[in-house]
Amino acid sequence: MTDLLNYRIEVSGETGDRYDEILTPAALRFVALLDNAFAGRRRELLDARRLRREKLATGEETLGFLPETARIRSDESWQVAGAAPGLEDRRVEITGPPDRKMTVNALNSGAKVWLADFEDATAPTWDNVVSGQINLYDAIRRDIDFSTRDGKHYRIGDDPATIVVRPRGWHLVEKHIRIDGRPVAGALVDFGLYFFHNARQLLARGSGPYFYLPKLESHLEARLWNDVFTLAQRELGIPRGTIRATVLIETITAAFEMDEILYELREHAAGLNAGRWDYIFSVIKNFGERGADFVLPDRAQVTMTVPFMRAYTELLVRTCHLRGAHAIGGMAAFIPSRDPEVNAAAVEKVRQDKEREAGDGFDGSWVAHPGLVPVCREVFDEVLGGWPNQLGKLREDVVVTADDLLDVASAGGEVTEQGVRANVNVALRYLDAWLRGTGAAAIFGLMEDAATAEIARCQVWQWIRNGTKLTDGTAVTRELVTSMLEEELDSVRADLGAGNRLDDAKAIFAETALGEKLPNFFTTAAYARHLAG
Ligand SMILES: CC(=O)SCCNC(=O)CCNC(=O)[C@H](O)C(C)(C)COP(=O)(O)OP(=O)(O)OC[C@H]1O[C@@H](n2cnc3c(N)ncnc32)[C@H](O)[C@@H]1OP(=O)(O)O
Ligand SMILES: O=CC(=O)O
Ligand SMILES: [Mg+2]
Repeated sequence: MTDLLNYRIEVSGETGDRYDEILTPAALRFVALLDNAFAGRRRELLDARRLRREKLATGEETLGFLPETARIRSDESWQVAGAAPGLEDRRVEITGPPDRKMTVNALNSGAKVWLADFEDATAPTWDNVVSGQINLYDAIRRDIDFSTRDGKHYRIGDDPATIVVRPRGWHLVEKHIRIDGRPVAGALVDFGLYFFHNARQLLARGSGPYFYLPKLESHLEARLWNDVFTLAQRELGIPRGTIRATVLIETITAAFEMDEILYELREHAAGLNAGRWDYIFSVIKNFGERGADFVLPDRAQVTMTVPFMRAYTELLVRTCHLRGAHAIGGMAAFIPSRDPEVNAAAVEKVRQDKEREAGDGFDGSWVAHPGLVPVCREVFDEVLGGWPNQLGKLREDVVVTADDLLDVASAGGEVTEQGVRANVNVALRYLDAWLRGTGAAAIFGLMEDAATAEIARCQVWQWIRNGTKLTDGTAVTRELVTSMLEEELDSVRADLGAGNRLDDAKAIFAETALGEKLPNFFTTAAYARHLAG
């Protein structure tokens, strides 16, 4: 236990090689300072989330553009800080956890930006959290060369991607660091340690401290981040306005506050990203109890071209470009395969997704795998010509109403037995991987991560809740899904063999998909029980 100035800081996780280089007394004190300043507001905002969700669930409230911020939306004079060095051209961004090998591979992938992910793609084990920081520290200093046992050498090349770190969302805590007895916000651990150790080094190298902000639900949460940035910069003597943030618009509530989110962060904002998977999850979570009009079909049918998803992405481009912010596209989940035919189909699906985004005016987009960098780059090269972005494409033709954003029924489609089983099966496989410390996994040719797993379990819950009819007329009931769960478990168990965590995965699934109430996130309770025990 370290008693630093006024804070009682306890680090309880197991220690590992070089942890002491990251968890230095000064770095921990910096995290404590942030936590001390913002823990209360974080808790209030999480309470506000809960309250709003309850009101939306019962229909007591619905969503609309906020009357109290109308002036911010109609005032066309303000702009955000915009791109900083290394962020002018974001045509291809690769995402992935800051695992040591993937760090090097992502930086060398040819993508312009690497989103180093402590959120959807990382199971927040203590080791993943601290090792991720070590890997980033080394990568920034170009001190990360290593060889594997099979003789493969890893070394960062001459033109690495710009690093943009995605800290955990506000809902997660880090139980291995307690300040005055309280666990610290995971977001402040990931942000604070990275900023403390690397901000100056990044600036000296012509880059900067850049962040993706996940799972925001309102502009007040953006204000909180802005205040975190201001304090962090002041504390380390780094000029105000140095940080750049790209905010994920990945909740239905944030879609109604895009202008306001950019406004709150305008000194630090670089752009918005269309986080489609969490967005779908958020729609189900907030409107899952509101009857048939809000029931989504099989996950594979909720594509980006269904009207309510298209409305959200078009509004995002329009909002960004009016304010001088980059609009970054989302993740097509298809990943490369060793089977040439399957691979060609996957690449073609990704190409179509990126063509739609580029045509809509996005400035760049995400890929999940180095093998997909070329297709994304090709599509954006074609549209961008000699320009680094499409900020000049204002999309004034886009008119999106609240009804358009809420027209969930516009997805159409159907729910099939195969769709229910796929959700159960994929959720079990993903949860097993997550419990074993892997936050993103290739499952049946798709990238699965915390956001897609949330969709899988929430859809099942929503179909049970609504007694949704399958195509053969059978209603989805708890009993039906319980028997499917046993069958899918047997088949997954046969595939995974020994050492799996399927019993725990099954328990998490039952708790988060089959209960009366829909828990906000599977990650919160599962983290406390299994990763932080
Ligand atoms: C909803 C959202 O938030 S999307 C963003 C969050 N999700 C993600 O970031 C997912 C990122 N992608 C991944 O984690 C991985 O691509 C997976 C898990 C989907 C597939 O990984 P694998 O099964 O290892 O793929 P595969 O075997 O084809 O990998 C081939 C090589 O590419 C590397 N690679 C694969 N994906 C990535 C990546 N995203 N970043 C860096 N390197 C990668 C592998 O490390 C491997 O390297 P090697 O040849 O040196 O051994
Ligand atoms: O973070 C991205 C998403 O789609 O969720
Ligand atoms: Mg997400």
